[in-house]
Amino acid sequence: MRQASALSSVSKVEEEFAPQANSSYHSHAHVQFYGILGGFSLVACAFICPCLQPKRKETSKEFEKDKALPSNCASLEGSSLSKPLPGFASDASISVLPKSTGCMSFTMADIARITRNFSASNVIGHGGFGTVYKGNLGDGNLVAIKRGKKPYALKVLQNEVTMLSKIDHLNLVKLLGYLEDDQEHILIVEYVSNGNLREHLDGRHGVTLNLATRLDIAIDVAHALTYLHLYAEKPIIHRDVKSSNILVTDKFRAKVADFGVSTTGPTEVGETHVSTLVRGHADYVDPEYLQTLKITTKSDVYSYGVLLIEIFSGRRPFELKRPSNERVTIKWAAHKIIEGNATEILDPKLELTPAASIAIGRLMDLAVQCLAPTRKYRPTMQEVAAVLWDIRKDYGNSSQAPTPTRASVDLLPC
Ligand SMILES: Nc1ncnc2c1ncn2[C@@H]1O[C@H](COP(=O)(O)OP(=O)(O)OP(=O)(O)O)[C@@H](O)[C@H]1O
Repeated sequence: MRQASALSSVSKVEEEFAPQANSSYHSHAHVQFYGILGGFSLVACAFICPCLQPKRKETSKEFEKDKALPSNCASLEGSSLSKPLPGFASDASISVLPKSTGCMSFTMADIARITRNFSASNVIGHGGFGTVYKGNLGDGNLVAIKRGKKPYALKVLQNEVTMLSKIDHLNLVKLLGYLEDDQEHILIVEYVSNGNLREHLDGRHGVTLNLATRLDIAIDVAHALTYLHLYAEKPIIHRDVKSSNILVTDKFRAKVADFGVSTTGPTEVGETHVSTLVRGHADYVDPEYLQTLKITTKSDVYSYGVLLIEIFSGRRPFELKRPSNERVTIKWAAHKIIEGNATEILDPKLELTPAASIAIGRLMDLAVQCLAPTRKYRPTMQEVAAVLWDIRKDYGNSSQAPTPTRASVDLLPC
């Protein structure tokens, strides 16, 4: 029963995304499923380097007014703001960050003060770039300070500055400033107050995200990526879409962060960006990129497919402690869909109501499309967002999904 639904929805999605190809969808759908399994083997074997709308449409929920600083703000004393960034490839070059009114100016002494001398109690996270601190400007405004490790940090900082300075979207973390000299590589970005998505899926903030909220978050991320792919000055490929890079606001909406490995590039095969180093997280990486070292915006779509399954199953893309046939979450989910048991993918923390059952079937069909091993069969992020809106609308109309209330603002111990 569920299989029929999953497959027929796959067909519907295919018709929407590729109107010419419809008659052979059954075999095509299976090719896609098996492709996911095959594609994953490639991912698993590969060596991985560690590492919208034009404007957001009105949504049913209002975004919070974060205690954020003015946007597009970037000016730091002692930095090379007005000079071209050193060591930059021409396709990623900018010479000056936008000069907008209300820009903040910081010195290293300011940064030390607002982070209480990089105090351990101000640490909010660690990543490939370095350590992230909460900074209190003293007037009630908070910022996130990303202090880079050397020597990796310089290139990442320059890339993140270049990318973030080009963009302005509600669902993307804003750059407020940076500092780069011989000693320090520091980014000052909008502070997003409610942890990252992975922490929420793990229940580390004391609340379970309900299905409606997960849908809203999925839509926010789809809008952010659509904006990057279609509406930024030049198409931007994020290249590191993963749950720890999705930050959650107090109103449980999402902002995509971390542009350290992003690149400007083409949207479609035929005008691809060639990268000699594989970037991004192994669990989310596009198998076609691994094979060809060429990326397009469809590489983000693949990562988004992995993320979609993660959001609604609650499982990490790879879970070592599971039985061997369940360790690779997209593979486990693909089997469930083929067997007609897509509803079993739903996070057990969520109630399987009739509305949830329909929604999860449609969501998994969409994920399968995003995970097509061949790029041309993947939808664009704009198409993904449109399908998600439909699912959200139908689910919203048929359920009385409560909004999560935060039991605690502090992280529970891991
Ligand atoms: N602007 C921000 N506001 C609030 N918290 C943030 C912000 N940026 C990052 N964090 C927190 O710090 C953590 C580390 O962030 P960072 O971007 O350095 O690394 P990452 O994305 O987790 O890993 P990697 O850099 O290896 O991809 C994030 O997962 C998040 O919890």
